[in-house]
Amino acid sequence: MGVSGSGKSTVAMVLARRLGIPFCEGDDLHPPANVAKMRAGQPLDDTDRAPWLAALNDWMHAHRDGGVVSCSALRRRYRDRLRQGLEPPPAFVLLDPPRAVLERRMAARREHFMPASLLDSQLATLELPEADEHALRLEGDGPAGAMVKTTLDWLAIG
Ligand SMILES: Nc1ncnc2c1ncn2[C@@H]1O[C@H](COP(=O)(O)OP(=O)(O)OP(=O)(O)O)[C@@H](O)[C@H]1O
Ligand SMILES: O=C(O)[C@H](O)[C@@H](O)[C@H](O)[C@H](O)CO
Repeated sequence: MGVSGSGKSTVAMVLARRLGIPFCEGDDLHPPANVAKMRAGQPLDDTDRAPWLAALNDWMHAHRDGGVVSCSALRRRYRDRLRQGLEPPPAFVLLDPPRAVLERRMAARREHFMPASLLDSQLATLELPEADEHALRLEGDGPAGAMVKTTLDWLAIG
């Protein structure tokens, strides 16, 4: 989890490969209208995100044996939706690089639908995981491999 440009896809993909389990790129499950809205520079709202979170929760139910999902999961209520019906609940890893790093990464991307102008709303929407959530917060600006190692150690399955 994390705002746009935080490195979710990069880290999640490496983590899934290391664990030999399926990876779901959360962005691929957005309804086309959501992608169009972001491309037009408009932030998504709770209503826009509802069908997307439902689809991700479906994927997680279908991969109860193990899977890794990249999803912004910015608000507590979104994470509650993602956890719905899953026991044990999924672990979350927040990638939280400094703003300057996010800006640099977003500015460097050419082919991506997400404009850098949406970074403010992404950061304003982010609610940090609370104590009762099974969540790890990483600075998010080191090498992806090191973050995967820290995650595996935290999960105690490395
Ligand atoms: N640890 C890292 N160190 C340096 N660059 C990184 C790192 N992680 C990701 N990047 C680069 O930053 C950009 C954003 O990464 P990535 O697509 O993984 O983020 P994301 O959170 O999935 O973003 P979005 O949700 O907007 O697609 C990419 O160009 C990627 O190559
Ligand atoms: O909840 C959201 O606003 C969205 O998921 C965004 O975070 C983007 O999909 C993603 O980060 C791609 O840039």
